[in-house]
Amino acid sequence: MASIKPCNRDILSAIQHKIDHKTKPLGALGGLEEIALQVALIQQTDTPHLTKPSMVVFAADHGIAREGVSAFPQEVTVQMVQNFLHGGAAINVFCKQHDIELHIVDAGVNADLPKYPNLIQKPVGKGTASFLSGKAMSLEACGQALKSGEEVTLKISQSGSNIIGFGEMGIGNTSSASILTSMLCRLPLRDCVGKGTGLNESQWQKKVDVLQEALDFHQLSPESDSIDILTTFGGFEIAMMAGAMMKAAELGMVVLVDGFIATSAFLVAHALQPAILDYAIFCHVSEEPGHKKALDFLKAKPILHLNMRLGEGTGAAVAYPVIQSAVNFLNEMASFEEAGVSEKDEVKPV
Ligand SMILES: Cc1cc2ncn([C@H]3O[C@H](COP(=O)(O)O)[C@@H](O)[C@H]3O)c2cc1C
Ligand SMILES: O=C(O)c1cccnc1
Repeated sequence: MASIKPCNRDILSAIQHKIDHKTKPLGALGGLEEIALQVALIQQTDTPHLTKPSMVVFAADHGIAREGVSAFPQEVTVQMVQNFLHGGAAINVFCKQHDIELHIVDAGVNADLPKYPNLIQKPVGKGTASFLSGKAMSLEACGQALKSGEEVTLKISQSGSNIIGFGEMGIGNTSSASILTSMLCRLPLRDCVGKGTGLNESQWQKKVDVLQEALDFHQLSPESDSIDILTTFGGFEIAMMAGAMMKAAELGMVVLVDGFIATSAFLVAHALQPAILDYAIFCHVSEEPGHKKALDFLKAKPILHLNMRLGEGTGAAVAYPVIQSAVNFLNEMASFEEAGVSEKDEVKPV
């Protein structure tokens, strides 16, 4: 498994000095300053650059989808994968807009997909088992998913990308994310269950009941091994995303975390390798109530608050230009010295 080192902070004060001496009042670029500092620390330079931004959407099916926990049937997963491959989904639009290279990974959808140029085929199975009455996947399948995720990231990194976003598609996967969030953040289940693709109140209550039944059946606790929690309640795309995220951090890439489901994969990665936090930028806060709680647990400050609840990596793609702006001001904005004004004499507050 990947081994992630915390970012070396020896150059932190030099980067902070560079940020503080730009031609602006101290701290006036707010969150952009924090992002610039973080990217500079990840790349260990005061002139960071973003190269070949990439997005990986991991898709897989979920046995739990057959228990009435989603507003949509399982078949929508493969239909959306085809939509991604034909360029018609929201994530296609935003990646195209920002020149982000989009890769789709079959992590285990319930169909045989033909070859496509941007389809990476790494299926672990034809969907997980329902975790209502058994584990979602075997330990071997989980290991295979984690390893495949690492391979996907390694290949993308070798193509010259140093910033990578993670998204997903899998009908029923907010159910996995809810339980993972509840367990890994030690929160009551109800607080982590949302309406997913659009359940009404009674359907939401049924989702809570099904997930509680699964929790009661398995009798795991937050102290349980995180791999055990992942194999029991996870999905192939969630496990693969966790492996891919860990590898990205190990390689010193900037990791863009999308919404509720991507964050649940991040929680698994974080439980295994806490230093991954140094490499992660949390791109938005989803409407799913468990997402805000997971971000609070991680003490993460998301960039965007747009009430989105789609997944696919859309929040990460939409946030990308903000990160680019952070890097650009650090590289291109003049300092007081360069602008020929003395900070002390002329631009001090009166
Ligand atoms: C057309 C369509 C496109 C999507 N794109 C992402 N999701 C999102 O919704 C699903 C999770 O919600 P739940 O747990 O309620 O099934 C995931 O596939 C997620 O990526 C979609 C869902 C639908 C229906
Ligand atoms: O935030 C997400 O990732 C999300 C929310 C609802 C449905 N699908 C994904």
